[in-house]
Amino acid sequence: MIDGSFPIGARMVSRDQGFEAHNPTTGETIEPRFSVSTTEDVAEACALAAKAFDTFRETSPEDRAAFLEEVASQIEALGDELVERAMAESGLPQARLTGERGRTCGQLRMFAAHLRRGDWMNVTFDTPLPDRQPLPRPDLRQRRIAVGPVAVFGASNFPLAFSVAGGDTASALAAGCPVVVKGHPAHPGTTELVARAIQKAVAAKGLPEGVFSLVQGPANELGAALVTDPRIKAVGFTGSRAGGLALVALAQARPEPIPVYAEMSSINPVVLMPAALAARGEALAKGYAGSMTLGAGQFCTNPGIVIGIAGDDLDAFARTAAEAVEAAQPQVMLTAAIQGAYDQGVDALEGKNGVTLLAKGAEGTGCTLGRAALFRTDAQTFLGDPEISQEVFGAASILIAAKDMDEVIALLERLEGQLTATIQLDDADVEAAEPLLPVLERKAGRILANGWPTGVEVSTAMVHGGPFPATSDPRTTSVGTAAIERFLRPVCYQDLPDGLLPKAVRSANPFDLPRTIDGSPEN
Ligand SMILES: NC(=O)C1=CN([C@@H]2O[C@H](COP(=O)(O)OP(=O)(O)OC[C@H]3O[C@@H](n4cnc5c(N)ncnc54)[C@H](OP(=O)(O)O)[C@@H]3O)[C@@H](O)[C@H]2O)C=CC1
Ligand SMILES: O=C(O)CCC(=O)C(=O)O
Repeated sequence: MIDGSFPIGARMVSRDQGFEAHNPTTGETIEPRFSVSTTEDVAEACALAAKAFDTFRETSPEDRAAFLEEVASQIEALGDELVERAMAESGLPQARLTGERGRTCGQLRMFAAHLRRGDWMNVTFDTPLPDRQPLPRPDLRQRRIAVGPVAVFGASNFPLAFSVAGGDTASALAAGCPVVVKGHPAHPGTTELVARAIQKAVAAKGLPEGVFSLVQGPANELGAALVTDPRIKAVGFTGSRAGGLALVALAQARPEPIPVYAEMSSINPVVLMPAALAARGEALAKGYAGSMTLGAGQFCTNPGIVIGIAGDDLDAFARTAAEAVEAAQPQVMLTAAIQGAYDQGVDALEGKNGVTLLAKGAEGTGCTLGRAALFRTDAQTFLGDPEISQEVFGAASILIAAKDMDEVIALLERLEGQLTATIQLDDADVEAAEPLLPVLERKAGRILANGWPTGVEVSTAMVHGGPFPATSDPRTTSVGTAAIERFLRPVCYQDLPDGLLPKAVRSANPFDLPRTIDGSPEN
């Protein structure tokens, strides 16, 4: 049941001031009105999180794994109501949201399995050498502990997998960090349902109430209060470049600066190598149109630019892609503001000298509809106008004609940091593609061959990150098991008596963790 309240620890809190959810498909408001959390609510959530921290971080890996599994089960127990509410609030279709729920629960269970494996704790012993000359070596034991309470900002474009119980929350809880979520105001009912599920899981597992709280509201002050609360020690965010940078600035200006892991902006270049373009240009063009229009283009992995060598093959590719884009039906976008920003971005590209509109998707008569748009330009125009390379969030993309591979490399060199970079190539292209690799490695977190960047695998080897502005910290990922590392820090224990040591680094190894002893794996 959704009643517009929000959980602060074990309580559901209601406030007089309210805001509404809107159905982007119909433009109507959706019941009920939602309470706007106050800055006092933020402070209480953070105080409870700080109080819970020492107990929660010292739970065994097994207990935290069971808790994450309980969260997944509680989300599944919400049944159809969750998917129906998310559809109404986001305009995303049922199949997408059912899949996203599966991805969310699968992600929680993946972290449970990761916790049980134990290597994430990096337990490392340097055994004492009392007789070493000229100085003895002490007994040194390292493990990684949780950094502290974490603030998570739900994303508009993934109401489940990058929101209340998404990757940031799952990885922070796995690390042993209590979490305070700021829900995205575009889907407050979905947010409340998932928050209630986590609150239930906390109670079912007998954990301290401050392990999870949620604040809701449409105003920047709430997020600012959360990021600047001294009890918060790290931040996870997916959203706009302006929003992410605002949070980074707030976090850096604190008396105690903290890390912000913001995933922000990416145009995901795709390079069409000559042999692949000649051999299968039509299939590539159709794949490209499918990837750029998927989910109204509302993916940070959306292919925003495609680069090929000018000539007949690229012209044929452009014609097929344009036909596919023209046939694309308009799709409901997440919010009127996001659609407005998209239309503005498309208008700006249409007004650029040297940029040609190749195709627009079909027109529609509904609310909040986004029409796909495909543009073409040449390398010199692109290189001369940095504005053309700004992300237009939605189903817009630019085909760039380069005169040769040197110009392709010049284009790639000019790009900002990216989440992904893709090469479409056949065997005959491998040698010519070799010089691209070092450039792409410097630019992107994930390099793909013969695929499309939308749709991120949630796994151990995944990197969903990259140099600025793709993220605010290129050293890590927000998807996959490595995401836990954002919320851990190493501690070394020197000569502590066994009885005083935390269980994880006691000699008897009560959690049965994998350990490195004097530089070698124990078993
Ligand atoms: N690259 C990507 O992955 C994505 C990019 N976008 C881009 O972002 C645009 C807006 O979409 P949206 O998803 O709402 O992203 P925003 O970055 O605007 O908002 C995301 C969250 O951050 C909060 N926030 C934003 N700015 C601040 C601030 N200065 N201080 C404190 N909190 C802040 C918002 O709170 P509140 O709204 O309550 O103020 C919201 O909860 C889109 O049009 C698109 O261009 C969106 C989604 C994903
Ligand atoms: O493509 C995906 O699966 C993830 C995309 C993403 O992280 C985003 O759009 O914010």
